[in-house]
Amino acid sequence: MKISLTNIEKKFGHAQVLWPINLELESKFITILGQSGCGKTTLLKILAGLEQPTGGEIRFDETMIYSSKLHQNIKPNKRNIAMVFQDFALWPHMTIFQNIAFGLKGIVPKEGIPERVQYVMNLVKMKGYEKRKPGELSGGQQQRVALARALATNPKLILFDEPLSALDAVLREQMQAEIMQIIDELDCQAIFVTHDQTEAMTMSDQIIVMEAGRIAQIGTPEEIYLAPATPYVADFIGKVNWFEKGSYIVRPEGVSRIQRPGTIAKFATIIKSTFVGDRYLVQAEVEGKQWSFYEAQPIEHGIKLELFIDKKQIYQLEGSH
Ligand SMILES: Nc1ncnc2c1ncn2[C@@H]1O[C@H](COP(=O)(O)OP(=O)(O)OP(=O)(O)O)[C@@H](O)[C@H]1O
Repeated sequence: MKISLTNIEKKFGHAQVLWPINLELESKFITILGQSGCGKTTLLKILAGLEQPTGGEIRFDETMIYSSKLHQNIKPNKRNIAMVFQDFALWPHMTIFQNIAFGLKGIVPKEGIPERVQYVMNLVKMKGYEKRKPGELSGGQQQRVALARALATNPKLILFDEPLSALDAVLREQMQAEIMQIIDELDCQAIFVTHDQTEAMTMSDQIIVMEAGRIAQIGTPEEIYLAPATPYVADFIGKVNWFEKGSYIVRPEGVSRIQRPGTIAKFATIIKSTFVGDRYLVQAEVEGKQWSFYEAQPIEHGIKLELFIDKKQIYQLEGSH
């Protein structure tokens, strides 16, 4: 789906929180990155219809979702969007099943609800917990249920507002990988707000960097990293926790995604990496099938990795130490 924003702006009283924003978004996994208070949440809420812009237009493909001129404003529940927040609230007195089923009334025929709940509980690896109450689950498990609940309505777009910031580092990485997998599997798009640069670099197809209510840059992680548009972006991205040995994930289009060692990536899992002479030799499993080798070469600003399978170069990426 193409999400188009034309001159979307927002004032709270006299405070201009978003300056006219123009964006066309088509990528599957988009992150919005920026310092606290730069307007990330406000932009998400505007997309979801929970906050009304002061002016501008929003279209999803050719459908006008919001237009200040035409007085068009499609209601949140008709936008086919779901939101996952950090401080999601599950109903404490309802079972997990009821928590998810609740939002499906009127969307899924009654007899189809158990099957849908099963499907999403499977996706988030929470099968078997349907009869429990939220209080019986850990924070991470509750977060999975919140994700399942969002997925259950079969949205075209899922908006994540710092959903992982309350989790500890290990759980956070695990959830990052799982969310990426789930979004890859489902026919939907995601916009993910974070102020964690590494998280944005790791997860996104496209990154929007915001600064004080404006778009500072939009691009792939590689573009933003290699060619920051402004000193602010350079400084902000410079804080990324770049790579540890064996921490590369490679995608066919050459976009680098970086994860910590041991993390399972969709495209390549680093099994072992050793430094031999001036090169890293990296053994990797690619797309669950083949044993392969990387050769990594130090270059001016970092490392260049090339992955060969049967002597044919299939993936390449560059990155910093
Ligand atoms: N309902 C509101 N009324 C008045 N001001 C608001 C309101 N909501 C947000 N703001 C202000 O708008 C600005 C942007 O807030 P927003 O929550 O969108 O930022 P953010 O980038 O998501 O920040 P954080 O990373 O801290 O969540 C802030 O200065 C905030 O104080």
